[in-house]
Amino acid sequence: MADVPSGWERKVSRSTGKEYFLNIYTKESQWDPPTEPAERNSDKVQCSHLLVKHKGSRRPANYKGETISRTKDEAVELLNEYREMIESGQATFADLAKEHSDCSSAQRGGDLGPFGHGQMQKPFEEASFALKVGQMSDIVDTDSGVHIILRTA
Ligand SMILES: O=C(N[C@H](Cc1nc2ccccc2[nH]1)C(=O)O)c1cc2ccccc2s1
Repeated sequence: MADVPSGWERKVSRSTGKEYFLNIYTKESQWDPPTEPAERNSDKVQCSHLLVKHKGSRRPANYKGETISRTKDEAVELLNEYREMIESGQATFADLAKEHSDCSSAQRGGDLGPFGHGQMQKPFEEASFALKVGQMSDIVDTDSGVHIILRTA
């Protein structure tokens, strides 16, 4: 993060040497870099994703009501296979998301619609905003399971 939004100062903790952020007005401090307030930061991205849940997922069931019992390693292995099928042109992202995603967005080819900061789980948001339009992510880990993300807008 190059700079911090106005009203914040970047500091270094004397005890831990870790960087932290101090709000000049409230004197509140936080470890996480402050993001611009949503109203001033209207950045939005549109992404599709393919989610493979596993038994450690926050809700180990998919929108079809099937209980998920696969391990996380099995889920990662499946996702790597899907990634290869997409990269080789053997299948489209939307077709594989429709057929295999454990998220209810599967019914829309994985499309989540446009979203801004603070709407999705942090690892998913960070990966999505780091993608260029048309780019597919590496495997992204959230409490819901493991995902591959395609930025569409
Ligand atoms: O949270 C959702 N679905 C969860 C799984 C899930 N967890 C996610 C975490 C980050 C991004 C998308 C995610 N989808 C579920 O079905 O258990 C969403 C479904 C849909 C459908 C259409 C548009 C947005 C969303 S967000």
